[in-house]
Amino acid sequence: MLANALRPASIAVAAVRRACVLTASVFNKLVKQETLTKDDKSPVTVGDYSAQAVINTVLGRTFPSDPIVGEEDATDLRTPSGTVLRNRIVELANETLTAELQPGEKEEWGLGPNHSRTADELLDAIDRGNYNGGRTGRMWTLDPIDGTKGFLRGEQYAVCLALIVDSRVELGVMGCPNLPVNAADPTGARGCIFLAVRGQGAYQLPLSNPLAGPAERLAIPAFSAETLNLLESVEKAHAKLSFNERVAQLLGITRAPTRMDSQAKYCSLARGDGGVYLRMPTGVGYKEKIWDHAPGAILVEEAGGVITDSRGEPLDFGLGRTLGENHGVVAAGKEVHSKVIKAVKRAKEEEAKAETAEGH
Ligand SMILES: Nc1ncnc2c1ncn2[C@@H]1O[C@H](COP(=O)(O)O)[C@@H](OP(=O)(O)O)[C@H]1O
Ligand SMILES: [Mg+2]
Ligand SMILES: [Mg+2]
Ligand SMILES: [Mg+2]
Repeated sequence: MLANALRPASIAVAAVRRACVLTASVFNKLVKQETLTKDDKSPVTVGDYSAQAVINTVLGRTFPSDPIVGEEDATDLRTPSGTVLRNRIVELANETLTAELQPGEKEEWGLGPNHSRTADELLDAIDRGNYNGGRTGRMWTLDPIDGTKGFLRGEQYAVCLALIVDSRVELGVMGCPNLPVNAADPTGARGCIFLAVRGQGAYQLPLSNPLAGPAERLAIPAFSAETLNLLESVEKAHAKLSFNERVAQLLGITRAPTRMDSQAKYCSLARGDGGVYLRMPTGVGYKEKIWDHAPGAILVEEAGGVITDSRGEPLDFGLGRTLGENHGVVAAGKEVHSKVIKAVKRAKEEEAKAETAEGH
């Protein structure tokens, strides 16, 4: 199996799998005091913090000189009011790190019954994610729970990790505990890991046993106007869904969009559950974060697709923690992608015309 052959891939898959076990178990026990509201008003839970602690601990052990651009930081956990949350995170992270080794995992990765950490070590691990990113060098980017709102609703979320070298994503791993293994059987088994390695393909692995189980290679299938549909955010504040509706009309799409939280949308695109990922800025000045797109971007590319901003320009992962000025994101199979870019251009022109007519 590919993940086994490549050390960074196998370590990333193992770390993401453990974090998925943690978040899935937290969901069932989550109480109200275990969620904080960040300065930007978005939620963060014990799940987000402990998943970041687990993955950064593994990366710190296996790649000690690699910096990490992680979504969360431990500032709030170091204050007296953070004590209850902190203790819970330490307990959860240690439970996860010290669980028995699975086939393919190695003790030298800092996993297994002998590898309990102190509270300080775990808070420091969370803060290893404070790197600012940039144009050159090797770095990881981590979103310990992408789609925290979906996670809190019991819907889709993803544990997302990518390795970036000189601004290019080289490896992406996404764990989706609530995603059906087969979209055609939505009430069937759930839980998948997606892996993409630059030049080596995109794969779906079983969440229960990703390093030793079967790997299914993914390729975006061809779509017609009748079979095409959009994959879009659930949260209206994250993307301009009215714009999507017009683009769908221009493309002659008749199927309803699939709304789903998190980068599970990129996973769904890579295996052909939906044909277009479309995310347009809402106009509030929000900048997209690299951890929200890096793993998804390489998965789409390795499944044969194209990902750009809404003008058709490549996404730039070398600007720091964000993708810079927000021109949205468009991802799809090659042929569909160029059609979507044209439709987006036309919808933008219509919008500009309507605004001029309104005297804006
Ligand atoms: N105004 C905004 N525009 C675009 N994305 C936003 C946003 N506010 C928050 N987000 C991001 O949207 C992500 C979820 O994506 P989606 O809408 O595809 O489910 C969030 O990830 P987290 O849940 O990790 O914070 C958050 O980073
Ligand atoms: Mg968040
Ligand atoms: Mg996110
Ligand atoms: Mg997140």
